[in-house]
Amino acid sequence: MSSFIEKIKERAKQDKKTIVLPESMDRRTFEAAAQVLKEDIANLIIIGTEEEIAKNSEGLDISKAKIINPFTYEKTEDYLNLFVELRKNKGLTYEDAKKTALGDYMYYACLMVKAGDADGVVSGACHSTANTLRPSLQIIKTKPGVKLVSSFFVMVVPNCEYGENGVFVFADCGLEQNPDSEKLAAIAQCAAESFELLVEKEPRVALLSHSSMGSAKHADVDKVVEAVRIAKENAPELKLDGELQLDAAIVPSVGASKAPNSPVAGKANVLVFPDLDAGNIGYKLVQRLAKAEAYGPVTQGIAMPINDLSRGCSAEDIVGVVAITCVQAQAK
Ligand SMILES: CC(C)(COP(=O)(O)OP(=O)(O)OC[C@H]1O[C@@H](n2cnc3c(N)ncnc32)[C@H](O)[C@@H]1OP(=O)(O)O)[C@@H](O)C(=O)NCCC(=O)NCCS
Ligand SMILES: CC(=O)OP(=O)(O)O
Repeated sequence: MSSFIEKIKERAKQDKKTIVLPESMDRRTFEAAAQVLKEDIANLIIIGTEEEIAKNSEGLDISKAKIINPFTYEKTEDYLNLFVELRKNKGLTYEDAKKTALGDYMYYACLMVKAGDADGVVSGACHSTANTLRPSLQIIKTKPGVKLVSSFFVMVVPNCEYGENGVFVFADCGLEQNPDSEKLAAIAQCAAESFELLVEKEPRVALLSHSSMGSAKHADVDKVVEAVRIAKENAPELKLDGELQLDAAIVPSVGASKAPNSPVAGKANVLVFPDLDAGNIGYKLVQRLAKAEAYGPVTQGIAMPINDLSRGCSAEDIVGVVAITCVQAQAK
């Protein structure tokens, strides 16, 4: 376990938050829950029926978790009414709300957070990102002043001198499929804030491309160049630059040769990918080939922390994302 995640766990313990785990159909949820409770990182609510809980938690101590059966819980009616109220402009009926929230615990979990009964949600070990994040986009929405929810991974690369001693934020690797320049600029600014909150160091943001400072010509490059312009205009105080190839962004000698005047080249610790193909493939390459810890997709720009996981995650990854969710909730 890296010192990054140990520090995050310590921060989570200082002001304990309540996190909902809706995936009672997956054994890893309970393995993670037992660990979170043993280490006293967070208060946990697990959503599920008695059968689901019993089947998947056998042999694990989750006695300190609050178990909520949505079919019998006394507040379910309030949550359903809240759902109807929030989505009335979309024509959501009570019957549809009931079917949706009881048929998909992610909706139920988001409603609990929206109602103020929990501080965050972690899910996605056995649900796709689209199905995990759609309920949060519909119910929790963006935080004030932010137009876009996006996502990032905290990557902790072992034996790595690049980034912040091997710690990076990679964005967006989970949500926005083909961001235009304006969205890319927003992702970069949010990623810088996420880095500052979680890593507690100054972010140095590189907007990645297959080109460094004009070395290639293509509309895809132009998109990144324009994103850099917008981000610099919106946040002139940020250390942010591009367009940069990955080696120019993180390797000091290559940065000095390909982008000699850049304040970020060779030193970037926040990597912003031009689209979701690059971001998702990029994080999985680093996770699997460099054996990096990969925590996410963590959301940014959302009003309350509702975070996703890869279906390839381990129970330990879930524990890490729960701790990160607590630290985000402390900052709300
Ligand atoms: C997350 C995702 C499902 C949302 O798109 P969608 O299902 O088509 O959702 P919609 O466009 O119908 O939007 C649903 C709601 O979310 C909102 N929304 C969608 N994307 C948003 C964003 N990035 N930020 C803020 N709100 C957003 C919409 O405005 C809409 O709100 P409304 O229903 O209140 O009007 C989609 O972006 C997606 O599939 N992303 C890729 C996920 C993925 O497969 N990742 C790879 C593995 S990690
Ligand atoms: C983040 C991600 O790629 O999720 P999954 O592996 O579940 O598709």
